[in-house]
Amino acid sequence: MSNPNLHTEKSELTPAEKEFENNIRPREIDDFSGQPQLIENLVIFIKAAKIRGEALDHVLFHGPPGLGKTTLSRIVANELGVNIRETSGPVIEKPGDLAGLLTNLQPNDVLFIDEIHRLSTVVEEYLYAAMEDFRIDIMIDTGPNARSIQINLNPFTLIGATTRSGLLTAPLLSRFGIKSRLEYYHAETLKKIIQRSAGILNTSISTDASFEIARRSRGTPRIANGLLRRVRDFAQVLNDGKIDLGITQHALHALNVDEHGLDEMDNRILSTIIEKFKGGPVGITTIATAVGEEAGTLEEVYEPFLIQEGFIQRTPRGREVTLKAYEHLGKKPGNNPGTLFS
Ligand SMILES: Nc1ncnc2c1ncn2[C@@H]1O[C@H](COP(=O)(O)OP(=O)(O)OP(=O)(O)O)[C@@H](O)[C@H]1O
Ligand SMILES: [Mg+2]
Repeated sequence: MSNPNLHTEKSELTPAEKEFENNIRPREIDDFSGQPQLIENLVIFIKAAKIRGEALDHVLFHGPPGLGKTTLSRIVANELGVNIRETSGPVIEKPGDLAGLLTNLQPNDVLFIDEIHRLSTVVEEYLYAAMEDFRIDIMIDTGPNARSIQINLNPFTLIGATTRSGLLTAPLLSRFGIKSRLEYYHAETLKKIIQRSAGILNTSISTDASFEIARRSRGTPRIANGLLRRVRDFAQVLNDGKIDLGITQHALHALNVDEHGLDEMDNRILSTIIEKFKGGPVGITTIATAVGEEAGTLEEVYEPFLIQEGFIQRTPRGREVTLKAYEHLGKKPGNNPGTLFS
């Protein structure tokens, strides 16, 4: 039903996939497709900061994996014309690690903290003063001579990225002047992204083929680019390198890519609600336990797409699958499990 080899999460990417991802990553704002509202606002904020010669306000990008948070963070630094230092929540173990990063920033530079929901509490609290007043306290010496001194930092922009904004504390959230949520992409936009990537890969792809990949990519550029790469392999071996609709359909079928672009977990969630809970309504924590995933991850990473595509609906008593979900899994609504088409 779904292809276990197609990775949604960046932590599961192979080194070759990471390199590919970096190669086709847009570096200029004009090459970044979609998210029009977000981009329109960002452009204004960036211009204003540049006119004033100040650091851009701290920015939080949140939303499901593979939608462009890291890409956008680099674009923002690029547009501001400043350096970007990249790190991630779990890597900053102690306040000292953070102090090292902060004291090395040039005026108005960007510090990018990926997976910012995974910062430890002490580091997070240490970050507050840095974000608010551009200063930090550093402990020097140990034992009886230990004392803390205050250091002024250059003004900087913190860009935080997270798939789990629900895990951020209120004090941290309140220190971001700009909070932007990335949304799933429309197939038309993904089509453009695929065509741009194909251009970089020097591969010819027909319009209908790029749309076919786009509509089966779970609204996610990372998945779209990953599928393009695999389809290109089929085209190379079986079709002189040309990606047309025929070879695309053949490849997507061979790769076991779901007709609606749902991944393995999406399908597990739907079949669990149908088979174990008679189609719902059932509470999110109950579903989470049944599929072996955290409730928060279901809510922030999986469910939004299933709701947007009309496979699940939220009711006051919990989540319910729709007729579309039954049809998708070839099952019949009602108490007796069976197939629709038998
Ligand atoms: N709007 C876009 N236009 C073109 N390509 C995009 C866009 N958004 C993302 N991509 C491509 O998708 C890939 C994944 O994007 P990115 O790494 O920025 O996602 P992310 O939101 O940071 O994911 P994660 O939550 O896993 O860190 C990149 O290789 C990038 O090229
Ligand atoms: Mg990222």
